[in-house]
Amino acid sequence: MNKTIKVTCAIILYDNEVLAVQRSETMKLPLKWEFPGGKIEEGETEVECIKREIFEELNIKIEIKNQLTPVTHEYPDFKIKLIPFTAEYVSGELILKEHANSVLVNKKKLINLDWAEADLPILQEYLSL
Ligand SMILES: Nc1nc2c([nH]c(=O)n2[C@@H]2O[C@H](COP(=O)(O)OP(=O)(O)OP(=O)(O)O)[C@@H](O)[C@H]2O)c(=O)[nH]1
Repeated sequence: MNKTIKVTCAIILYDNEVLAVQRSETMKLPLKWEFPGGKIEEGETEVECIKREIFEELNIKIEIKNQLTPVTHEYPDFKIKLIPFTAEYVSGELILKEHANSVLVNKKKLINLDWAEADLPILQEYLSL
């Protein structure tokens, strides 16, 4: 049984819209949409992790607002614990370093994207807030 990978992700609000990013063709879960984030490194807190990942992947700074409920999900070949945060854009020009695409979407339209499966419960919770 593989170890569970701990991953943080951020629901980033910018001008009342939410930032979603699309995984590239060469990543795991190719072309699926997700909330940006990544794996927790040793000795790092969850909040440190999400801020670092957002800066590394997108070149922007964010302010963390709240933590939502973590989701454990088993994909066919790996298992993750996805730890979501709500956040607001603070500064920086958005530059996609790893992803294929990004969109700013009205909250009500988020559900129309083809999401990574582990994100669906997070999306559901966020939409109910
Ligand atoms: N960042 C992020 N990763 C997610 C989300 N949902 C989800 O299932 N994942 C999975 O969590 C794993 C770890 O995220 P990561 O973004 O650091 O992974 P990575 O680039 O190192 O992926 P790789 O294994 O293709 O190199 C990925 O395999 C990704 O598929 C999400 O909303 N955000």
